[in-house]
Amino acid sequence: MERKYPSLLNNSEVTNKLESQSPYIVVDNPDSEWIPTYHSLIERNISNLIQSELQPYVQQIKKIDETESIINDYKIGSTIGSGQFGKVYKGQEQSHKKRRIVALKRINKLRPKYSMNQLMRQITYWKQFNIDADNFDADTITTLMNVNRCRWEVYLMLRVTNDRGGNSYVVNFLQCMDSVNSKDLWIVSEWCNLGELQWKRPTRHLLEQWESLIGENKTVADFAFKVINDITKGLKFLKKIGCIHRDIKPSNILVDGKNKILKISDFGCSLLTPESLPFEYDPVEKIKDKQLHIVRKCFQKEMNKIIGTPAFVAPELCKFTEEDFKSEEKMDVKDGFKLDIWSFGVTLYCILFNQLPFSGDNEFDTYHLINLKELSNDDSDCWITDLVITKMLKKNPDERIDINEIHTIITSNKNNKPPSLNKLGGGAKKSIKKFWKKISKPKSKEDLTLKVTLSTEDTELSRITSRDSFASGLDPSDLPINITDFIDSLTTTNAITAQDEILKNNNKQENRLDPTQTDSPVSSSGSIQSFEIPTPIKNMIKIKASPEKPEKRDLDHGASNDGQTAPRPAPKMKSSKNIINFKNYIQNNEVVESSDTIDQIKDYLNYKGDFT
Ligand SMILES: Nc1ncnc2c1ncn2[C@@H]1O[C@H](COP(=O)(O)OP(=O)(O)OP(=O)(O)O)[C@@H](O)[C@H]1O
Repeated sequence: MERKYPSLLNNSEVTNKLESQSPYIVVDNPDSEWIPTYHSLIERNISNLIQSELQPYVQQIKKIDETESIINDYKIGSTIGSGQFGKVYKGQEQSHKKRRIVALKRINKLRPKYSMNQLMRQITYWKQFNIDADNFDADTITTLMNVNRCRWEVYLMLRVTNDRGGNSYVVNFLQCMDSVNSKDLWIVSEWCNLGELQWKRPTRHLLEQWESLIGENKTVADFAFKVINDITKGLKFLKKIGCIHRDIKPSNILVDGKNKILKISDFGCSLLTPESLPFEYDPVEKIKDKQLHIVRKCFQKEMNKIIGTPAFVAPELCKFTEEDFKSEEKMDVKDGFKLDIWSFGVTLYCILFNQLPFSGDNEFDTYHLINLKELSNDDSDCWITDLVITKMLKKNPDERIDINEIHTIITSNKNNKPPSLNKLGGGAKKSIKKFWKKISKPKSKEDLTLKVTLSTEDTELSRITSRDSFASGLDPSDLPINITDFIDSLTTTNAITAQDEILKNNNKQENRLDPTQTDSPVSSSGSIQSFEIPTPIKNMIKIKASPEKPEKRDLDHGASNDGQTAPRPAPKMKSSKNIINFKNYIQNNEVVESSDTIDQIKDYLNYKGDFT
C-alpha cells in the first residue's frame, strides 16, 4: 500500500484534534502540566485558519516525470542552492506566457530526524489531547512535526508577499506543491538570478555581483549604500506587518539582477508579534487580559531564545555576566525588531570592512566578543560606516537606532546620494583606502583580544535554528542533533558547496534550463540517525560550527597589498563540544575578565533554553 504523509493542508486527525473548538483563543489547559509555547499556541488555535489561508496556494502534486524533470507545471533545472532542509532548483513555468523562471525549494518531510526521546515527548504531549499516538511509527511523528514547521514558514512567506500589498524588497512566494502521497513538498518563489549576497572580496576590486547592481567604477561605500537602501525598505515593511526576521545575514539576502534590487529571504526563523497573529480574544475584558498576558509571555519566551546565526546574533541574546542574571526582566528582549537591526548592522559591516566584526574560535568566543568588543570608527568619516558602527551596532538595544530612523536618515536629502557623490564621498574613499592598508598589516596585539582568531566564514554559516520549537510543548534543550551537523563539521574538501553552484549557475544563461544539470534528488532513505549528547552542552552544540564552505574561508585576510589573493590554509573552527569545563576555558583565557562559572552558564542555558 502506498504510504501517506501529512501535507500542508492535511495533518491527519492530529491537527484537528489539537485545534480547540472554541471561537476564542485557548491559552491553557487546566488538566495538564502543559505550558504553552509560542508555536503550540499557534497550533492549538489557528492551525485550521492557516490551512484555509494557504489552500489557494497549495497545488496537489499531479504530475511527476523524473526523466523529463517535470513536476506539475514546472520543468526543473539546475540546483541554485541548498539549505538545511533541502535543495533549491531553478524551474521554468511551462504555462506562463513568458515561461518565467522560478525558484523551487524541495523539502523532504522526513528531514530532520528526531531522537527517540524527542519522539516520546511528542507522543506524551499529544496524549494530553487524547490523541492516541502509541501506534505511530517514528516516520509518522517526524513528518507531522516537520510539516508543521514548513506550514509556519510558508504561512509567513504568504504574509510577507500579500500583507498590505506586499513589498518588492522581500522574496515573493508564488505557490506550494504538496500531496499526501508525496514525501517531498515544494515551495515555489520568485527567482533572484544573482543568488545570495556575496560579501567576501578576495581582491580590492568590487565583486562582479555588486557591479551588476550598481555599475562599474563605484566604491564599496556605494554598494553599502545600495544594500542599506534596499534592505531598510524590506525591514521597514516587515516591521509594519509585525514580522521579526531573526536571521538577517548576507546569505539570506538575495540579489535580483533583473530589477537591480536586493531582497530579504528565508523566513524559517521568523515570528509574528502577538498583535499580528490572527487570534480571537474573548470579549470579556478580564478573560481577554489573561489571554493576552499568556500570549505575550509565550512570545517573550520565544524572542529570548538564541536563534539565528552566531556571528549575527545581537548582544541582548547572549549575555553571560552575573549582572545579567540578576533580573529575569533585564534578560528579556524588549524589542525584537532591534535584533534584526543588529544583524543588519553586522551584514553591512561585512560589506564595508570585508570581515566579520565579531568572530571567535567558537560560539562562546563569538558571544563574548559581541558583548565586549568595542568597534572603533576613528578612521572613517563615511556616514554609512558611522551609522553602522555607532548606531546600528550599539550594544544597548534601547540606544540602538530603529528601522524608521534609518529610513529617515537614508531618505533625507543630505544622504540620499551614493556616498562617493556626496560631500562625504572623498572621506569614504579615503577610509576604504586606509582600511585596505590596515588589513594588509600584520595582526596587532589588540586584534588578539579575547583570543580572537582570524575570522572565518564558518561562524556566519552556522545557524541556530528554531525548527524544534515547532515540536509542540517540547523542551528545546532536547532538540535533536542531526548527525549531518557533525559530518559537516568534519567537512570534506571536495564537497561541492552551494556557493560554488551558485557561482557556476550565475555564469549560465539565465533563462535556459538544462535538465542535465539537475542534481540527483535528496535521498529519502532516512538512514541518518540522531544521537544523544548530555545537556547543557548540547544546547551549545546545537548551534553547530560547521565549516560548510571551507575552501572559501579566510579570504578576507588573504588580500595583500597588491590586491592579489594570498591563499593559505584556513584555520579550522573549534567546536564547542570539546569544551567540557567552561570555567577553565574562560579562566584560562587571560584577557577575559570574567567571573563566569559553569553554574552561571548552566543558569544561562536553563533560562535561554526554556528548561523551566
Ligand atoms: N528565490 C531564490 N532565488 C535564487 N536563489 C535562491 C532562492 N531561494 C533560495 N535560493 C538559494 O538557495 C539557498 C538556500 O535557500 P534557503 O535559504 O531558502 O534554504 P534554507 O534551508 O532556509 O537555508 P538555511 O536555513 O541553511 O539558510 C539560498 O541561500 C540561495 O542561495
